[in-house]
Amino acid sequence: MGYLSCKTDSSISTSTSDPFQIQEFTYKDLQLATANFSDSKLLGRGSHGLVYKAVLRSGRLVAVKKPSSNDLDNEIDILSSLHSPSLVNLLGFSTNSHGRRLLVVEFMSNGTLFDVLHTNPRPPTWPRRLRLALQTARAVETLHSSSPPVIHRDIKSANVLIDRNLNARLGDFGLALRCVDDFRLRSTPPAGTMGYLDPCYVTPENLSTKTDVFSFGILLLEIISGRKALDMANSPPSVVDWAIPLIRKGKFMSVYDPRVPAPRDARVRKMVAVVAAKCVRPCRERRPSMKEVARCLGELSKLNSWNGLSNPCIMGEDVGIVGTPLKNQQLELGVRSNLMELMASPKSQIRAKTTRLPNLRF
Ligand SMILES: Nc1ncnc2c1ncn2[C@@H]1O[C@H](COP(=O)(O)OP(=O)(O)OP(=O)(O)O)[C@@H](O)[C@H]1O
Repeated sequence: MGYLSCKTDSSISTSTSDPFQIQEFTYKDLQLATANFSDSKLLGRGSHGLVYKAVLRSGRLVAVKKPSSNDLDNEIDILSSLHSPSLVNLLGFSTNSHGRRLLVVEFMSNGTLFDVLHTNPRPPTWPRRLRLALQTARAVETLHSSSPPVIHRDIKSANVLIDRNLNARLGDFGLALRCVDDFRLRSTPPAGTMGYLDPCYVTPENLSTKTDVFSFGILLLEIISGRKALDMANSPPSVVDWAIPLIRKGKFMSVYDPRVPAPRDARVRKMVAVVAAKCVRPCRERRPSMKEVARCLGELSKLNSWNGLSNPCIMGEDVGIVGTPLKNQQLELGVRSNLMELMASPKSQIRAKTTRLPNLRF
């Protein structure tokens, strides 16, 4: 993994064993890159501080996170051990005169999944939603399958950013924790965002990868329905309280966003809703792992695209039936067998692992 030793004055780590490299910038570099943190370069503000668009001397566009009160050391520490095309990756850091770190991460040019779902005047089509859901599921799976596993703790549509190729990338690792049996894990109080928070997560010991699975389930319901996780204008305000009774009654069509055509294949409609419902199960041991969720969404995505050959909601026009029955049958069997596994999944391991990894060396 890419734990990096500190390099100074904009030099780049040259260790050949590192699959990715993190750069240390001078504060002046970042002042220059952001026109002295000018308002015109402001991309947004989060609970930790401000995010600026910046152009490095190399001409590369990046985003710079400047903290207000919280420090970003945890985010740097976690991100320096991860690198994946499904994440908003860390490129470097800097330290200001007060000793506070600034973060330099990949620039995402197409906003957030929250914008795509809730503010875009043209709501995304169903195939696009399924693709974004699958990419996000794979991103969370990447965290959970890293060694030691990383728990994001703040999975939500505002933390899924859309890159220039319109792919979803998981960002904002400010609350993330590594699953190592250490003081930080045992003493960090529960945190997250209202509407996405796992009700089982009430003390530090209750944290598990299934905490993220719950939040992902909420996100999946948000993607399916186009409703916000929590919206006081709705009754009930919480997407889970509204959707789960409908799914339980088998009223799958009612949970799909009425602004766009739902998947025409009733099996896809049902299975995606069922996957979301399983993720938000009150009993966390009965929730699927992110690996199972990603595999199911991947197979549903294949099934959806096969059906898409004859599906006007995907092609935008009726092109007739093209897919061969055999291929559809095989895919359906694949999906069914995985869903059976999902339903019958044994009690998954939910306790934090005790493996230790070296800390980031500055
Ligand atoms: N890598 C990035 N590329 C482009 N824009 C970004 C990037 N990271 C963040 N932003 C923008 O900055 C805004 C603030 O991001 P940030 O991660 O600080 O907070 P948040 O996730 O919106 O809120 P909170 O920190 O409260 O969870 C985002 O909503 C997004 O518009």
